[in-house]
Amino acid sequence: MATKDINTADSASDTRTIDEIVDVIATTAPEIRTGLPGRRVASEVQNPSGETQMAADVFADDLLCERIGALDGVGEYASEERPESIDVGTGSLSVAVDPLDGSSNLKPNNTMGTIFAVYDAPLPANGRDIVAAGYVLFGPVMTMIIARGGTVDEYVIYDDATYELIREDISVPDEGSVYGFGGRVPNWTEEFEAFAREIEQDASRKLRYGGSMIGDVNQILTYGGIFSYPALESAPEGKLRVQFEGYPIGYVLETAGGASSDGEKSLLDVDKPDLHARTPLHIGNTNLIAKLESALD
Ligand SMILES: O=P(O)(O)OC[C@H]1O[C@](O)(COP(=O)(O)O)[C@@H](O)[C@@H]1O
Ligand SMILES: [Mg+2]
Ligand SMILES: [Mg+2]
Repeated sequence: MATKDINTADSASDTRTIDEIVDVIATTAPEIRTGLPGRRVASEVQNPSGETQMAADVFADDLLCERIGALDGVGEYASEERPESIDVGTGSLSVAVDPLDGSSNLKPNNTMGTIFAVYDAPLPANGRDIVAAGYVLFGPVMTMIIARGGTVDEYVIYDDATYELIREDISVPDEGSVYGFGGRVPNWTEEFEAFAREIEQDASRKLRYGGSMIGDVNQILTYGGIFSYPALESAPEGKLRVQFEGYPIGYVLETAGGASSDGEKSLLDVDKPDLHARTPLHIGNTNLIAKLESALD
């Protein structure tokens, strides 16, 4: 779990570019949301992870690629929906996006979101190269979480593409009260199942699981506790992707004073050279992640 200092932007021009990226993420969100009703259908195409893309995944990716790619300070753009990263200019920052996280929740009209990470290195980058990360949550209200400069803030995004800071310097509450674990239970490893059963026995916590990582993560940021998408017997690398999900969510949680892990170490220290590599993912209160790591040891 060993956490190190959180990396932050160190030049005025990078700071300005991060402002612009955040602005694109926020101002594009209402348009993505408005475009969803006609796009809750599967396309004919599989993404690089072998999952069938929804029309909405492609729509959101195209919008974000065009707008983030137009920023002077951005050099590379990559997303879960494209096989390779693309060169979009000469800027020094790279942006990796999960345009819609939890898009299988589109059909039943449940929570979903957009995740982004900004790296001051070429893609695929390392977790310690992140200089800002965050997400938009399409819930009953559109909210946006941004981790940068050592703090995590929350905004509300309005339909007219304006946004307002509502909570500053968020930290994961000490007394974690929720938990959620992904993957089919018969597919969990013996060690993870034993850990999950122990967590369930604690009367101070209740199950909250929505099937969209970003919604489940936001519950942890709000109430404290633990969320895992663990290694599975059939998928020892887990399901979630390092560059698009693991690093940004690890960065957000660690900036908020929580912890992240792949089962052994901080998500930010996962070292996998493939753009679409996967990782087991665990985030939450520091004491719970420490307990998890010793249970999986
Ligand atoms: O229903 P499953 O297969 O367990 O997967 C759920 C997980 O897969 C995801 O939907 C993967 O993300 P995408 O929707 O971006 O592919 C996570 O949000 C979620 O935690
Ligand atoms: Mg995702
Ligand atoms: Mg996605």
